[in-house]
Amino acid sequence: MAQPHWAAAQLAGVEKMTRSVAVLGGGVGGLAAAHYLCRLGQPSRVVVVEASHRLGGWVSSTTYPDQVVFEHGPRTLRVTGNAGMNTLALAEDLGLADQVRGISSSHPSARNRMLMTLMMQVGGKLHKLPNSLKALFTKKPPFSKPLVASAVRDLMASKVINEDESLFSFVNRRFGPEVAKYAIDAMSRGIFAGNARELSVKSFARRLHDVEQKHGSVLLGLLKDRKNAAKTDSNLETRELVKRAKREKWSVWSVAGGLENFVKALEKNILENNVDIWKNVPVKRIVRNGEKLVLQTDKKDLEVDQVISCLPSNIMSSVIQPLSPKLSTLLSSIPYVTVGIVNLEYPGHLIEEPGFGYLVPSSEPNRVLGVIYDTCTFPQGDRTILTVMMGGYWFKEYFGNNPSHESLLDVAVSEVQQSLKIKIKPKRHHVEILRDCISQYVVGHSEVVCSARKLITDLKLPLALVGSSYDGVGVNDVIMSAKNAAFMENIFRGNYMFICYNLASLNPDIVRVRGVLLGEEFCVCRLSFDVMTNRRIGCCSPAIMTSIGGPNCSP
Ligand SMILES: Cc1cc2nc3c(=O)[nH]c(=O)nc-3n(C[C@H](O)[C@H](O)[C@H](O)COP(=O)(O)OP(=O)(O)OC[C@H]3O[C@@H](n4cnc5c(N)ncnc54)[C@H](O)[C@@H]3O)c2cc1C
Ligand SMILES: C=CC1=C(C)c2cc3[nH]c(cc4nc(cc5[nH]c(cc1n2)c(C)c5CCC(=O)O)C(CCC(=O)O)=C4C)c(C)c3C=C
Repeated sequence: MAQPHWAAAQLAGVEKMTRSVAVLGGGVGGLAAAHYLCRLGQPSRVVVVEASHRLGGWVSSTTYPDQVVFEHGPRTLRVTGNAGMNTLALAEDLGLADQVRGISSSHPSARNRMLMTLMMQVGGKLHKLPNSLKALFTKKPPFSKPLVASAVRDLMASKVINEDESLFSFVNRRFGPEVAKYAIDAMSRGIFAGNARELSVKSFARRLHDVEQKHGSVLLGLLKDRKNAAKTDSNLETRELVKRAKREKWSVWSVAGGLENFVKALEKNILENNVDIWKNVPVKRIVRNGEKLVLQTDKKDLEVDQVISCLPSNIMSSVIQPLSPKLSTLLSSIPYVTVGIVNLEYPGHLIEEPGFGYLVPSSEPNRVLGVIYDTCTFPQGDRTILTVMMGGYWFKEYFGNNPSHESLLDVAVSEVQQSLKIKIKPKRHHVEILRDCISQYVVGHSEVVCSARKLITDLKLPLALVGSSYDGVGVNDVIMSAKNAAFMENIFRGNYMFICYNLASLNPDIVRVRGVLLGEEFCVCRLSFDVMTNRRIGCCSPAIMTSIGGPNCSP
């Protein structure tokens, strides 16, 4: 094997003593971190500390006595990519294979992701996003030209060298104003509930940014750079549920009875592995005691060797303040937005044009971000269930600080009256204001995250930052970041000598050999045996090191 260009070797003595790890936050990130800590090695003492009376964080479903389910947070998980396959493998490990419900790419929910535009010149009605090759060559409102014209524009547009820019400005430059105004603007609302003019292209679509910087054109760059696209992990591809998802061409999936059942299965699993779960215990502060960290709560203190924080960055910012005001300031710079959600139930099947739902571009005079047609994707008998989502980046501007639930319900009901012509009253509803529920990866986000992790390394804090504030807002990304942090904890436990290679100096094929760590798989990582030191050697790419806060932190 080629020599490492630089090496961060951590050769701790093989420690037999029980290490203690505190996982802060019992959202899906915290529960996944606890699961992988148990799964990837000899379990340390693991304590999950959760502020509220329940686990799951934003993953939250209500099941009524008649078995009707309302989802209040995430409802579907992506299948694609290593992170997507990893969550499917996790569901299988949790014994959920029979309860997983996949939606094939030919299902109307996967094909029809509509854009809502109320502009009179385009008819004030719902428009389907192009979902076939033919549609790309056809002029369809709200676009004034066939979308293929935007592809041609990308091939012609000159490259602009920059570190980062907004999603809107990137797409406007490369694909034209209509793709930015309708498609990208709406998509940003359907993932971040955010403003495409402020979100970072580098954090959201890093590969698109990178191929432009390298090749000048995005589409040409993607074509030329195919071999550098993230390789799928062949270990994950052999998992039964992943194979089923591929065979049946799933695009998204959920769990019977609601996504909260995924969280319940995780909770059961970690309890079986003797993880302590403290509920109703908000962590107030973290202080240092020698090499250890002490969590201070109103009830009791907890001294541990390692902390994996799965708290939202704005909360972690105040928890870490006494230990590092600088880290606290960095974390406080990541903004959050609030979303109002209203679940509505109607008798009968009322959706004329089935689909996943629709998104409203910010150029429309509408306080609603979009509407999800829940029962088109997962039917629940003879009823229609819709979720209307509103506010987000614009919450305060549209609703003030503290709108009443009745006012949000009124907005939701009149929205579906107008857009879907549903004139009857809902039979049942649920209104919630999800305060600061989604972090905004604004321009410069990756630098902030990198600086925060570099500071942790410089201060030699036994602390990892995990969760939706840092490396991706989707559930899959959160689970992957939890897995990476658990992997690192295993390394710190002294089981491995760890070497991080500079990708540039190695044949990528060597680096991309998948590794096996105690039967677990990591895509850009390998393990081998060092005969000199009689130890297993783990190595991984700087990308993994960056995502888990290693020393070679280059965004
Ligand atoms: C409306 C909405 C729709 C979404 N839709 C999708 C979707 O369709 N697909 C998808 O993949 N993702 C979706 N997401 C994103 C997904 O829900 C999140 O990425 C994920 O749930 C975040 O998990 P987490 O564990 O990082 O954070 P959280 O869920 O925020 O968990 C953090 C936990 O920390 C606890 N906590 C807070 N303060 C303290 C403290 N001081 N001490 C101890 N504990 C504390 C909280 O109570 C919480 O349980 C959606 C999000 C929202 C809001
Ligand atoms: C079509 C209507 C949609 C509305 C309204 C909507 C609201 C909404 N979504 C989030 C956060 C996320 N959504 C995610 C995935 C996702 N959302 C929609 C549609 C709507 N979302 C679709 C079709 C999908 C699946 C996309 C796919 O990959 O196939 C995700 C996960 C993204 C990921 O990386 O996997 C998040 C996060 C919020 C906060 C929100 C509120 C307005």
